[in-house]
Amino acid sequence: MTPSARVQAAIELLDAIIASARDGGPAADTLIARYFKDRRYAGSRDRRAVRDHVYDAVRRAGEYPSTGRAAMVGLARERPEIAALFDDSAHGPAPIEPGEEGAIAGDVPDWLKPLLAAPVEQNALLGRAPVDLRVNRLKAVMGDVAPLYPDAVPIQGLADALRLPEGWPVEQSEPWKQGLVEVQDAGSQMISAACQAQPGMTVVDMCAGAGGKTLALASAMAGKGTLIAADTIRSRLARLDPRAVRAGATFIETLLLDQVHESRALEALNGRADVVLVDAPCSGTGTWRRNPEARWRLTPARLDRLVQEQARILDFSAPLVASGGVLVYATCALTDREGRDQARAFLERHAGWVADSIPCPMGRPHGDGLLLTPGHDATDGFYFARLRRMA
Ligand SMILES: C[S@@+](CC[C@H](N)C(=O)[O-])C[C@H]1O[C@@H](n2cnc3c(N)ncnc32)[C@H](O)[C@@H]1O
Repeated sequence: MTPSARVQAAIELLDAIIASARDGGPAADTLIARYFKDRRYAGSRDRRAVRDHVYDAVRRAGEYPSTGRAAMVGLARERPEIAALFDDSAHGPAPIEPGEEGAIAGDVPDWLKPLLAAPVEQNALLGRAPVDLRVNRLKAVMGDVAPLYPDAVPIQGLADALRLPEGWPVEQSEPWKQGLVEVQDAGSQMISAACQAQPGMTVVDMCAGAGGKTLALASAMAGKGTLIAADTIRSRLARLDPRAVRAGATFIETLLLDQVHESRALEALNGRADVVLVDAPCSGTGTWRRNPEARWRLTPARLDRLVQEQARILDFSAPLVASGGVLVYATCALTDREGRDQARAFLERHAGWVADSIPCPMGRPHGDGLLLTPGHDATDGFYFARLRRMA
């Protein structure tokens, strides 16, 4: 592909990403993978260049751009070498017209800025994320694994964590294939650690998805006890199965919940769980380093729906917690409505519950819990609180 054709390909992909953000379709990464599957003529350098153009344009555009071309024109206004490729050559884009619309630059959409927790460094939400590893204690210890990744550095405060540079291809490495390590952001690892799951406990991961945190809980439990991974989406839970096999965590039980009627399937667990983790569906404002187009997906109406759903999930999860047990509420969101205010509202709705202290070497106290941010902690952004049912 010529350099101009790569810019045109980026424009086409951006159009698809913009439409997908509007319609709730697949993520940018999936769309890029599909695009190149149908275009075998594109070599690895073409793919890398197109992908870089796409992500540079997405990262730059805080507000939802009108078209893929507007997103690229906005980028080209700051990058003369890209502007020069709008040259009308075969397969290249038409020249930029004087006064042509270019997407507005910014990190955070204007409507969302005042809703982010005050300590959040908004200019650090779109940085590049490193690759964090978690040693799977079911199969290895740090002393075995660290020498296998000489490029990795430890992460302070997390005994099982290692950090590799952005883009390091862990999934091609033997230790990953053998299940000795998992890829997991340090913030996620911190939340799993804050659950303080121990061997022999009964632990429910209520919004388990594909089981990122479930596997960390399994490692902390040394494979002993009861660990239930629940979710309402079958395909997400199905992705946990092969991961659990690779990690040697086959004691995990999965539980598919019926949305709206979740309590029916959970009745037998009432009052039995030492720990319930609610890693709730959220705006994902803490994960823009990985999914920068997620900020185009969020609307005020969607945020309202998420806040309501988080409260509902907390309310049907609370009865599962045994007397003296804890409910850990977590979101990878940085709005106060989803974090600080949600935890406070739970404590106000539920008599007999208190906020527990969180033994965490990272983050900053915020309301009844802790805030982790890319700018302060070099992790994805999270809010989490430990809520204890008094004995
Ligand atoms: C933030 S993701 C969880 C990520 C996962 N815990 C991890 O560490 O990889 C939120 C999950 O909540 C699930 N979910 C949404 N509504 C739910 C409900 N009512 N009950 C249980 N899970 C729900 C979603 O399907 C999604 O997988």
